[in-house]
Amino acid sequence: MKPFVDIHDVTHVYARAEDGLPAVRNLNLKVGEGEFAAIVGPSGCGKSTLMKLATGLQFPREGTVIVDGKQVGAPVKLAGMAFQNPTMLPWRTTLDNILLPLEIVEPHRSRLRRHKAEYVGKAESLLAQVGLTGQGHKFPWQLSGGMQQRASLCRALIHEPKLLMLDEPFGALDSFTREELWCVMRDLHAAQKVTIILVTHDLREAAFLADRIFCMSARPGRIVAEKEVPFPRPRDLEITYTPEFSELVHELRGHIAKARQAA
Ligand SMILES: Nc1ncnc2c1ncn2[C@@H]1O[C@H](COP(=O)(O)OP(=O)(O)OP(=O)(O)O)[C@@H](O)[C@H]1O
Repeated sequence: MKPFVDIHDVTHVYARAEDGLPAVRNLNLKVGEGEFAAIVGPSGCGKSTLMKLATGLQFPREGTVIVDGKQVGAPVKLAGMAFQNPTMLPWRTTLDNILLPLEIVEPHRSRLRRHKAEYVGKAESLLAQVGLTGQGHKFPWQLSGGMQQRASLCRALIHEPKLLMLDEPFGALDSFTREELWCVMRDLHAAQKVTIILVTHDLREAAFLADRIFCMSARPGRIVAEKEVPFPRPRDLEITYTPEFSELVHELRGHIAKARQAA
């Protein structure tokens, strides 16, 4: 497998860490091109730090971070991101929020004005893929939390990123909406062939969505277990009720419990 994201022996200490303790230490992880990876671990273990390192928002004190064959030395332009809080700008329509990254990321920035119709078409096609056909003219505050999160996935994908980083994107949603969004995410991954790294506290979410799951230790975070998910795709929510699925979730839970005890 050719790694698309290769985090090699990384130790990172925040400049402002009061105790001087690293957030992550000897962190090693490889995610293949087009793979869907999930990162799970106890609270504060460095999952968000890992995301920041992979996207060039932080640089490691030791070790290397390679994305798409290049060492990360600046914010990674080929990445899209979505977080727990969709943070849409309330004065822009949903469609204009989705188009926002194009005003920043080249080559789209220079093309946007002349090719606006093409980009609007793309945004509308993404809205359709996440079940929001015809909702683009609404303001974010006219949408439910689940709809806003769907729109934020469109915004993360509008510039056709090769890497999509998802930090607890479904954490604030009720369990039915969350499961609906899992299916949206599953279908987007299948359609866009993008490499995805999902940080989550939800072990069922990781087991349903990912090809590969990494369990992190308590701070300073490192990978204590790596699990390939054996379920064939396309996956249906029904698999989450099978004994094999429960067994996998139980095994992951064991790794996290051990990591918490070690803290
Ligand atoms: N900017 C910062 N300056 C100093 N310390 C930080 C900074 N950001 C994070 N930390 C510390 O680094 C450690 C790892 O934080 P991080 O946010 O990566 O963990 P996490 O696993 O994402 O947490 P959670 O599961 O609670 O969201 C924590 O102890 C945190 O307090």
